Amino acid sequence: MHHEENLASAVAAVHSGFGDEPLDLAIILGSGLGAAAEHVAVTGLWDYRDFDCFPRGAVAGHAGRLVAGTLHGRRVLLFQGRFHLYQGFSAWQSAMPVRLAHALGCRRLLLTNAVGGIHSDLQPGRFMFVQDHINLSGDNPLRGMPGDIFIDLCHLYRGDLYPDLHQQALARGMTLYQGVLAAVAGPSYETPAEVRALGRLGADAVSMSLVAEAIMAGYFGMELVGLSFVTNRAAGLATRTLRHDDVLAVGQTGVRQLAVLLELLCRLWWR
Ligand SMILES: O=P(O)(O)O[C@H]1O[C@H](CO)[C@@H](O)[C@H]1O
Ligand SMILES: Nc1nc2[nH]cnc2c(=O)[nH]1
Repeated sequence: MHHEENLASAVAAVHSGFGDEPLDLAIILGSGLGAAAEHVAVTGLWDYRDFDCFPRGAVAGHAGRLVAGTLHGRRVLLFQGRFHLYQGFSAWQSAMPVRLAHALGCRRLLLTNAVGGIHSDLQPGRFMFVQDHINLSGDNPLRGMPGDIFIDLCHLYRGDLYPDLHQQALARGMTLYQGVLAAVAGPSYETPAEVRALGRLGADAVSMSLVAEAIMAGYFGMELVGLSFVTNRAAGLATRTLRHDDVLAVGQTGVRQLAVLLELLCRLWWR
């Protein structure tokens, strides 16, 4: 059904602005984290509306732009903004940026997002390296895809990069936690009872994104790292009312740490 999309014109647009040598890394930037693109020596810039194959619609805090350039010697694509199920999109639609990155020959993907912390170590302002996920979104991006869709997800994330990344981040004054990310469809935040239940299921943090893109990356055999930035304690764990504006404001405070993690990751991944 929906696999008849036309990626060709988006691929041609990126090739004409950025050249057609293979890409090293694609990065999807979560809520409030878009400014991490400022660390890139920019060669090309496109509005998502320039790509016919992209879903239409934006969320506050997501610029809806694709930035191409070099970062620590690597050819990178940065997606400033993603597509969420709560915007009315399917998981397959929300994984569009991953299909474009793959069509451009990119073999490595870094996914970032804003999350609510459930584990007591995951206080606002901290990053979690995604070890594994629990997909409670009710959808899977491979529904209706061609080819081998019965993929094994046991080694979806490059967990082997964690020990060194953690050590090197510590040396730069940053503690990087490792944990399990749960994803729900949203857009309402959780109830306190849901957060208690998620904690018992083994979730350390909760989000409304990332897992569809991760599964699509697994389908293509791409190497994947997930970094979740804790913008708030999950519902019922703090007295503050949850607001997207606060998620964005706290998210922006993660940009500096993300820039450090990006630098370390670029070195570790290609050593
Ligand atoms: O996943 P990102 O886009 O980083 O943002 C997270 O923050 C928003 C809720 O405030 C939701 O979109 C949730 O998924
Ligand atoms: N589901 C969910 N997503 C978030 N994104 C940022 N904070 C949260 C949260 O508390 N819950």
